[in-house]
Amino acid sequence: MSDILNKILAVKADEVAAAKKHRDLYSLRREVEGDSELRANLRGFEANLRRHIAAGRAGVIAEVKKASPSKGVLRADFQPAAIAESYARGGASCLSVLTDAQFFQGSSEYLKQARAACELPVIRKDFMVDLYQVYEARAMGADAILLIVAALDHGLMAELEACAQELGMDVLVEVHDGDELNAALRLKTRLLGINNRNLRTFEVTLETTIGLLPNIPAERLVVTESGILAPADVKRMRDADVHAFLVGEAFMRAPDPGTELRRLFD
Ligand SMILES: O=C(O)c1ccccc1NCC(=O)[C@H](O)[C@H](O)COP(=O)(O)O
Repeated sequence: MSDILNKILAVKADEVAAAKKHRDLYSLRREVEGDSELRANLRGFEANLRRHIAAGRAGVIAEVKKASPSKGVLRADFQPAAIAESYARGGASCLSVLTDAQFFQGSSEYLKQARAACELPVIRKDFMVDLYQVYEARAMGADAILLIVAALDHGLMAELEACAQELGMDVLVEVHDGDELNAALRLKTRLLGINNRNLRTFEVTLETTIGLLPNIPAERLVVTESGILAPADVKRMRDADVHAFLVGEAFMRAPDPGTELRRLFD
């Protein structure tokens, strides 16, 4: 798809190859599958989103993101634990933590710190290209992973989904257009992210979500991603029957992210 996505995916392939030299898949897998406490600690990512929505609220996945390729550094004073506490106070349903270092200045340590600071379920936000990263996600405590249709062929995507679900994690599958939507609907997961950001041009338009809605079966839970900046954006989506949101920039630029969450969603 985009240049930036291809660049990111090439780096991911290198990172996974390097990680496997340090520790092989078999050893990582044994640790994850043998750790009964890890499994008992799963927090239910999709369940928490649905619980909030069933109560008439928006389901908000609040992102912990220091920087991005399109916007550069969003938050210079970046303290994942304090941000997570603020999001929990502000009424978030779940957290999304960027673990990619090179393009988003993220880290697996940030995920651990954010998750330890609150009781919210957490998605590992990264670019998954290998089974190894799914086990890594669980080992660092993630309750869910992201699969980007534009980054994966169907066979691999289904394999990563099955692995995540066997480990007890939820899967958010992300699409940008109708073809990707058709591919996503072949998966089992009911969590369907529509990214309003065009990864080729970085242009953001909420029309992307609105335009795909007529083709989505009712049992799928649509999460609108990117470009939610104001209460009017939230209203527009809720009027269109979209009640789950993934928001990063608007919160990361605010002095207190949880207060900004309340301002956008209350
Ligand atoms: O944000 C980017 O620049 C970006 C570039 C390439 C691939 C993915 C990218 N963003 C990931 C996201 O999906 C957003 O972090 C997420 O949807 C939140 O968006 P926003 O509220 O606009 O920060």
